[in-house]
Amino acid sequence: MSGSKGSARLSGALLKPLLDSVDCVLFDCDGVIWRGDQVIPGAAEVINLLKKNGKRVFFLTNNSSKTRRMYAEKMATMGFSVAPEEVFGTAYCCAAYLSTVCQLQGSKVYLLGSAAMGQELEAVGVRHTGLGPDHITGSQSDWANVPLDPEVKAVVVGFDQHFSYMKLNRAMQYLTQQGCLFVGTNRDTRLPLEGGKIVPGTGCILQAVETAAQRQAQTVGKPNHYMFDCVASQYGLDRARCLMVGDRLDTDILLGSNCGLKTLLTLTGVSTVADVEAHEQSGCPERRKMVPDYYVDSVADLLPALQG
Ligand SMILES: C[C@H](OP(=O)(O)O)C(=O)O
Ligand SMILES: [Mg+2]
Repeated sequence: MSGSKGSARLSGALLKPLLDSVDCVLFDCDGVIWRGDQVIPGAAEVINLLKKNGKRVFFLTNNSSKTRRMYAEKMATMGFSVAPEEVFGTAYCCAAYLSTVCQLQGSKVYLLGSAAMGQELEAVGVRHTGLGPDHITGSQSDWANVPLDPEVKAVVVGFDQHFSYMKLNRAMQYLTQQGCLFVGTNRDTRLPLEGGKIVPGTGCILQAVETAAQRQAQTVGKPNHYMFDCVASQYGLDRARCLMVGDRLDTDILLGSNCGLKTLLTLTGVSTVADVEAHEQSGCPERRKMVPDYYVDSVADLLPALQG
């Protein structure tokens, strides 16, 4: 798999030149530094040593279930201290996008998502409705005539553990309203958990709403460059000296390609070496953008290059 156009498997000392060539490392979370609540062995040591070696470290997760502060608290329990401002999750980035790009400060949105998304929206002055369980009631004609809040200017879709037919229906009814915006956090179809387990990801919920509404959402998460732009604009990063470390080719590695970053795939999450080879041999320019510069079995493979 090596070669000028191919992805190279790196290990041990070979990773040192790569790390020496960057000032900043951007880590994906699910499938790279943890799976669910189980930290990937070596992840905390790698992150602490990178910082000790003067590298800037940020976290870019498509997961919308936690606020920046909640993520910083989770990371502290795993042995690495991170400031909330170093974490860019889609709950925070989606709120930033709605308030600045969509200019919805003071406005209200219909939120299919988590309490964390609600907190990040409130933090930037965007009001919301729809959080929590929403069980079916009435008949089909009642569903088609659900009362809609006239103040709602957008439908926002993230991971919602209370997703239901009634929520799908309400979102659809709002999205048939003239001028109603449609924003999603991310399109990840699977969430990697402990012990190699997986559960349906936000992408499944978003695709259901898009199918019902017959509209495409604007997504904020990776591979959309908006998340990187959030970090770069706040910290003045040189994209040529940034390394994106991720487990998904169609989100993390594609974000890196889209933004001109160096890319490193870890094989502890969703994508596999076979996936890389398929894209590499596809001859399709779009698929080739999902071929990482390098790959390792796990983030722990970076340790020897940092302990020198
Ligand atoms: C899997 C993804 O999280 P990430 O891998 O971007 O941390 C998500 O939660 O949809
Ligand atoms: Mg991931």
